[in-house]
Amino acid sequence: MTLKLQMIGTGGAFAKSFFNNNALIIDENFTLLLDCGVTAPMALHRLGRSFESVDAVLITHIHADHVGGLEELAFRMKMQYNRKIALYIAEALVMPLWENTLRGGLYQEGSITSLNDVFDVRPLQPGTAVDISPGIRAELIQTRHIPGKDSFSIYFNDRIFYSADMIFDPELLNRLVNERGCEVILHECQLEGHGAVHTTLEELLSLPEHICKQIYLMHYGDEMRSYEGRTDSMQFLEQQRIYEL
Ligand SMILES: O=c1ccn([C@@H]2O[C@@H]3COP(=O)(O)O[C@H]3[C@H]2O)c(=O)[nH]1
Ligand SMILES: [Zn+2]
Ligand SMILES: [Zn+2]
Repeated sequence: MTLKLQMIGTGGAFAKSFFNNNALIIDENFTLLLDCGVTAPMALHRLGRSFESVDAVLITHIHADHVGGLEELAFRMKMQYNRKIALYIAEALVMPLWENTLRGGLYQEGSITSLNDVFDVRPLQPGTAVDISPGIRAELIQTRHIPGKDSFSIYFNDRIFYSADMIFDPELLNRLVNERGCEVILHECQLEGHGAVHTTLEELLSLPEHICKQIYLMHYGDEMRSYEGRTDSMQFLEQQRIYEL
């Protein structure tokens, strides 16, 4: 099954030339929003879209560039569009997302007292794939990002790996490609500095050539243009462009 992907943004958390690294996965009659950061409402607007065209949202982890737009999404769905869309999220993140991120803004006595009042919450277990739509199947893979903060990458349709923010994990990438038939890797990438909580370009360049060929780079900083031509066979994902993967 091919996957139609449109990044609404490809920037790292503090990038100013690119929107937050959030994506649309577009099936025939279904649109999945993959992460919903602070810039997601504006990024969708730039595409001539709004949250009204979104049918479900999937969250990788709780950082503002991945969840900061959820309050607007929730309010618009409840107050403006009268819809409750599916929220796919690791079971371990359901409680923290409500208690630590959304409750402060969304809580309304009698009407919004839990995540279930604004979303159709679908808790996911890592390692168990679910069908989100006829053409979108997703399996969470827990990956390391920041100590004590759970974070989940996604394996789509048993062939496409979409990294959450993560530190370099060459064993996982080798295993996915060599044992699970992974054909495409969409990977976050820190171009400059040490990769304390992210994966550096240098680390990705150390992978075997047959794996590098599968990699598209995303979640990069404003310095991206000066790195064009310096990524060997890896390509930068471009925000707003539609990819058939
Ligand atoms: O130990 C830490 C924790 C955080 N940070 C920064 O905060 C950002 C949060 O969003 P992000 O995960 O996309 O990127 C992170 C980094 O830019 C960091 O550099 N070191
Ligand atoms: Zn991020
Ligand atoms: Zn993060």
